[in-house]
Amino acid sequence: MGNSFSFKTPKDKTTRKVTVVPPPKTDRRERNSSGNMAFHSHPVTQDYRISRNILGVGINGKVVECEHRASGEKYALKVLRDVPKARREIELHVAASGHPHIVAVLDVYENAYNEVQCLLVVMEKMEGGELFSRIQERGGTAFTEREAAHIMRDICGAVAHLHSMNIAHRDIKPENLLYTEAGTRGQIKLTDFGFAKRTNESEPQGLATACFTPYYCAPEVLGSEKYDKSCDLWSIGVVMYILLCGYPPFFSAHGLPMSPGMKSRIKSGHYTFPSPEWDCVSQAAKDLITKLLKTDPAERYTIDQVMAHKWTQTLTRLPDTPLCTAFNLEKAEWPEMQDEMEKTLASMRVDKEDIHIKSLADSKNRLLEKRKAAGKTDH
Ligand SMILES: Nc1ncnc2c1ncn2[C@@H]1O[C@H](COP(=O)(O)OP(=O)(O)OP(=O)(O)O)[C@@H](O)[C@H]1O
Repeated sequence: MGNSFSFKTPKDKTTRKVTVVPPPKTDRRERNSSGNMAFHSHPVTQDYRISRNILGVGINGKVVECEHRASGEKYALKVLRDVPKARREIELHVAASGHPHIVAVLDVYENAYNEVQCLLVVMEKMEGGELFSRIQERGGTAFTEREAAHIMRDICGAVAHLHSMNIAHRDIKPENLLYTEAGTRGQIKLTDFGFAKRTNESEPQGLATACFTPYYCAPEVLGSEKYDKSCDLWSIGVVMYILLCGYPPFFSAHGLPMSPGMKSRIKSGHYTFPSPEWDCVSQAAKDLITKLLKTDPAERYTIDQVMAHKWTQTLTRLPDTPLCTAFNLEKAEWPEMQDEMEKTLASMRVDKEDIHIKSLADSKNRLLEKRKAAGKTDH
């Protein structure tokens, strides 16, 4: 069973036909009888030489370079504390791994360091950096709408794969879109399943999980209403918007991320296609963005509708007139914005396991205080 598609191994440029389940050929892990991942319990250092080269640092830990002892090939190693959230991240990343536009997981180890139980995830090493840094680094070479459409088709391909497996990523943002190779070659791939969630698992009734990154979150999340896959479609709309002009749709005029005004603009879905940067962009692109940035998730396009949309379908016929993206990205204070976004993210993130229901005795709610004082309790 499972979908068949072509993929390239990180180092091997030959395209092979593989099946999602059982796992792709890049995957060195063994599977147990039920097809689930089997983690190695022997030390990771037995198979990999760990380098001091830090590839990136995220809120959940660092990602370092490592070298496979047997083949000499370089990989990325993500170290996570062994907690249920990390297990969920790895389980969903492994399930999605094998798609050509999702960073491949090759091995998972459960090792203890200084008596702290850790999970170590060996992934293909993405050498080409983040999506927008790459566009920024192009120098004088023009970035065109046709190129933007190719990038979006790849990102949407990854999301279509996830959604077909009933997995919502919930953290699609430029920092999680990495290129395999530096320079102009290489493939874009989606990574970081830290907030991914199975959409077909039931949650306690009425519990909306607020878990998002500002700028890329759906308005209903800000209103802490329930959300699912449509959250990823909203993110896709924002990434597409930035790709075509070089700044986010709900841009704070003062460069301050998540100002109160911006929050309300996100909630009300208020954005425009300002002149001059949008003048040369096709009507089809604007139409698709409009369908993706709908405030009501019920009205928002699904990933299948995106794949069938005229803009996604007519890649080669789209205008190759230069866009203002690279120029505007140059001006944007990305590191500062990302930094601010991370802080906001940490303060706003609420997940199922973070919600603790207080007992009446511990409650500081004024209405309940009054009831307690009056000696009233509900039984
Ligand atoms: N496979 C990889 N190859 C190269 N670099 C990587 C790879 N995976 C992650 N990185 C780098 O490490 C950084 C952190 O990784 P990741 O986003 O997975 O961690 P996180 O703790 O979940 O982060 P976040 O704070 O974005 O939620 C990334 O932004 C990227 O720069």
